[in-house]
Amino acid sequence: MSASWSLWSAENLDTLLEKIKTFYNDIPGLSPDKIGPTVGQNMGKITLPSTILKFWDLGGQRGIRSIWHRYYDDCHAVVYVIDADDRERLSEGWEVFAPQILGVPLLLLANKQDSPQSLSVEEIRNDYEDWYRHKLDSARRTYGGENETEHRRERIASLDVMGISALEGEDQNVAE
Ligand SMILES: Nc1nc2c(ncn2[C@@H]2O[C@H](COP(=O)(O)OP(=O)(O)OP(=O)(O)O)[C@@H](O)[C@H]2O)c(=O)[nH]1
Ligand SMILES: [Mg+2]
Repeated sequence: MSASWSLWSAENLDTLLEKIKTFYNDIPGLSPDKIGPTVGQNMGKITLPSTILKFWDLGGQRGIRSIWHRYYDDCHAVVYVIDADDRERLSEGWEVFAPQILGVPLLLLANKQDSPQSLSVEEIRNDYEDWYRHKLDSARRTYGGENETEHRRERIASLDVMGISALEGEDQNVAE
């Protein structure tokens, strides 16, 4: 079986993907000092005993977000890497969660937990949930009546938030 995971990121994605390759593949991934900005997409393949995982790393810059929708239909899960050290850009990222991906599991990774001022798992979870509640409320006000259900699609798959450091490679602050 082969599962395709979309990895989307505003920041820090390649550092994480190369670290994952180092953990799981015979050939180690690139070290952080060899990683430059991604232009377009990057694919990482991890072979496990029972499955092959394909991670599609999609560039997070605004100008290239328009290609993301092409990946929605084929992905089995979304891992969204957040630069938890960048408070101002946090809610900018939530807009990417289009209705098409509400049916697949979502893992939010709060990266840069090695930095003392980084946002915690709780702060990130609350920000996402507040944003989502607000989005549902405003859809109810705008559409109401017959179209309401169409515009108020709720997440039906799991959501997890986890604190990590792609640089240091340790899992921290795992939350429900
Ligand atoms: N302190 C800290 N810095 C990190 C961590 N992960 C990534 N960085 C730094 O963040 C910067 C961006 O990391 P990348 O992995 O290239 O980010 P990206 O999402 O691939 O960026 P683009 O390819 O431009 O979209 C680099 O300078 C990394 O060293 C982390 O866990 N902690
Ligand atoms: Mg990159």
